[in-house]
Amino acid sequence: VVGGTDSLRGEWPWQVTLQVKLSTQRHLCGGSIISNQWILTAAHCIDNLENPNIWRVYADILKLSEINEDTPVFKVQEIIIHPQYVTAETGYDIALMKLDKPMNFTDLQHPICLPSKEETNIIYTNCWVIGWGYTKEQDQVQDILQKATVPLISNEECQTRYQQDRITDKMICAGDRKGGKDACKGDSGGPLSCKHEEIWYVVGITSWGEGCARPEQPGVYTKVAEYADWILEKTM
Ligand SMILES: COC(=O)c1cc(NC(=O)c2cccc(O)c2C)c2cc(C(=N)N)ccc2c1
Repeated sequence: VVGGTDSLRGEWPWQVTLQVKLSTQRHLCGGSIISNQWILTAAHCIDNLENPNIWRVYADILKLSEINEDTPVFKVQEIIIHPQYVTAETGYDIALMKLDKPMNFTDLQHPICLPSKEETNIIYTNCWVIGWGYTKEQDQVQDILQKATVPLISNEECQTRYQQDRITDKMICAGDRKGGKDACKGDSGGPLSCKHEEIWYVVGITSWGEGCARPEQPGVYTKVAEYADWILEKTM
């Protein structure tokens, strides 16, 4: 996250770190707890890493450095990538990970609500991008979970900022015109979390953007409400 600040422990109890264990283990992407056995993330996080056995999921983490061999970890039983996904920029950048065992919910690890597709006309005015990703374009994964508020912008305005790409109705954009606050590499798959009438919703999934936090180059997110049916079909 560019232009963010340190999160507090327990502030984002639905946020997970998705890590890959090959010769070493490292954070690759964020994700959101949406039920006791399912994590929502971005399909581009899984590019060339489709084997569920290499993935490790950690919840209730504030600092990545707190993870060690004794930290409770979930393995992944199944990965479902949207069948129409090709690249982040062309959309359908959404995937589901089924945990090997159901998670016990606590104050520090529990799900975020899915927006319903009927609610695509809600105006969200309190949205946050969260993650351990880069804080500038040439950077590295951060230790402490970062947070930043970002304003949602219209798809019409977003399309004017991205002449080379098609901003579809299944995408949602966020960022200040002057730049400065945005998601970045390593935040991918994490939630664009919006609080509406005292309830938090995963309105977007961090997907792509030209660089990070550049003026007039907003962040582009998968619009979760447009996939409510698909998510329910795959997870129920
Ligand atoms: C795997 O995820 C990404 O590659 C990747 C690359 C990006 N954009 C880049 O152009 C970029 C950023 C940092 C380093 C870098 O090499 C690039 C190409 C991303 C930009 C945003 C955003 N601005 N909301 C969010 C996620 C990104 C994930």
